[in-house]
Order: sequence, then structure tokens, then C-alpha cells
Amino acid sequence: MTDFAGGPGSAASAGSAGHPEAVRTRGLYKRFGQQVAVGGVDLVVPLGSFAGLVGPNGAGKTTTLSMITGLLMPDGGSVEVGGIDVWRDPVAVKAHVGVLPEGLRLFERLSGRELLSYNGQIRGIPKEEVTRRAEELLRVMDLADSADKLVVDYSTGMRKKIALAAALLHNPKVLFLDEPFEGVDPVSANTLVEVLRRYTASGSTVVFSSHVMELVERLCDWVSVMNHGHIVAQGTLAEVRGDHTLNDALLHLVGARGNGEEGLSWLGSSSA
Ligand SMILES: Nc1ncnc2c1ncn2[C@@H]1O[C@H](COP(=O)(O)OP(=O)(O)OP(=O)(O)O)[C@@H](O)[C@H]1O
Repeated sequence: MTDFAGGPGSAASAGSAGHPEAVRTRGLYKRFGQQVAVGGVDLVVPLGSFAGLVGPNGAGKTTTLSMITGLLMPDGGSVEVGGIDVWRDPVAVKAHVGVLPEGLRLFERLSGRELLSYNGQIRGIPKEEVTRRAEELLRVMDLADSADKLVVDYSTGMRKKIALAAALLHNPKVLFLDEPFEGVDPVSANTLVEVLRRYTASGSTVVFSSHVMELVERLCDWVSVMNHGHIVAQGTLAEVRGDHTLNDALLHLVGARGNGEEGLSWLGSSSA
């Protein structure tokens, strides 16, 4: 039995703060040549949280999420999602997780509707149920009018929405989203937020990476901050930001670099 079985409030696997956990990594490590991208990360996400993974460019967020979701093999450490070891039992884990990866490689020559249908079928969901869920998702995501358009012709925001619909179709218990709001207009972002809020309200867990601190602050009840391949702060939103805004707390935690004050004297000057 996985930790998901007990739902929110299950005492199946009490974390360090007394929460059952949706995600736990221990000493997660990845190196690309000489570059240590993730240097021993202990990430914890309590069950039922809306969790944000934040940090500057190159901090290791995408690499961490890729190892947690079974897309990139770690060089060391372990990952559990719902109490299942991702790299020992990848098939079991994949039934419980939905992923919106960075880069969004989709089946471009399928229509939105076909993409959802195909996703449902490879997940082994009965055809009528796939159709029912797909039509509902298309409607909620404001994609019903574009359902028969090829994905290659979708805009950035439409691609994010159809990818989120595909990630939700099998009703996963944990959803991982890498920069879900990047390039998404405010109207589409609002749709995504509403869907995700509804999803977590039912006890499911969302983990997403973002550079938009206002959004993380508005949505998340749990935050993990990465810098240089390490977790530098982790806890409830209130614990991580203290008396500051999350943006100020992040700048403090990662050390504001202030590179802009010197140099570039030529920029904007009238001399050639
Ligand atoms: N396939 C790869 N080959 C070589 N280096 C890589 C590879 N993927 C990531 N890296 C390096 O690992 C480090 C962490 O990258 P990662 O993409 O995980 O950071 P990130 O926090 O997601 O950054 P961003 O916010 O810019 O998306 C960076 O220094 C990056 O250059």
C-alpha cells in the first residue's frame, strides 16, 4: 500500500514535521561532467500541499524534478513518491504521477482531442471514460473550440493547457509542473490556477517550479528554495518567508548578486 491510500491526514509516513509525505528525496545527486547540478538534495513535500520549488537560473530545479519524475537517472540518492521508490519501481510510481515537463515535447501531428485520447489509452483507461474526461478537460481549459486543431498550431498558452490536461487525465495523486506559467497570458494563467486549486482542494499534491514569486506566494502553502544544487530553505510559506516578501527572502537566501552596478557604462550612453 502506498502513502496515497490513506489520503490527507493519513499517518502512513510521518515526515520530519509530522506530515505524511507525497515526495521525499534523500541525498539526490546529479553531475554533468565536472558540473554538479544537484549536490545531495533532501526535498520534502507534505501530502496535499501546493508546493513551490524556487531558485535562481541554474539552481538545479529542472534536474531535480526530472530525477523525481523518472525522466533522468540520478547518480546518487533516492526518491520516493507516495512511499514508492521511483527508480526501483518506476511503473508503479508512474500510475500516481502527472508531469508537465520543461520544453513540452508533445505529439505535434495530433489534434488536442486526439492527444488526450491517446494519453488515456496508453494509461489503460476505458475508452468511454477517456472521452468523458477529455471533453470535460477541453471545456474547463477553454480548448473546446480548438480541440480538432493540430497541436503544432497551438499557441504557447494552449500548449501548456493541453499538456496540463494530458497530465491530469489519469487523475494522478501528485502533479509535477516545470514552469507551468512561463509564456502564458493572464487569462490562461487564471484558468490553470483554477484547475490546480480545484485539484489540490481534493487532497492531491502539486509541486511546481517557478520564477514568479508573487504567484508562488499566492498559491503555495509549502516552499523549497534551491541554490547551486542544494536546498537552502524549506518549509511552510510562512516559515520560509518570515516577515519578508518571498522575493526578498529568496534574494537574501541566495545572496543578491548585484552585478549590475558596475560595468556596462557604454549602455545607453550617447558616445559611440
Ligand atoms: N543536460 C545537461 N548537460 C550539462 N549540464 C546541464 C544539463 N542540464 C542541466 N545542466 C546544468 O546543471 C545546472 C542546473 O540546471 P537546471 O536546468 O536544473 O537549473 P534550473 O534551476 O532549472 O534553472 P532555470 O531556472 O534556468 O531553468 C546548470 O548549471 C546547467 O547548466
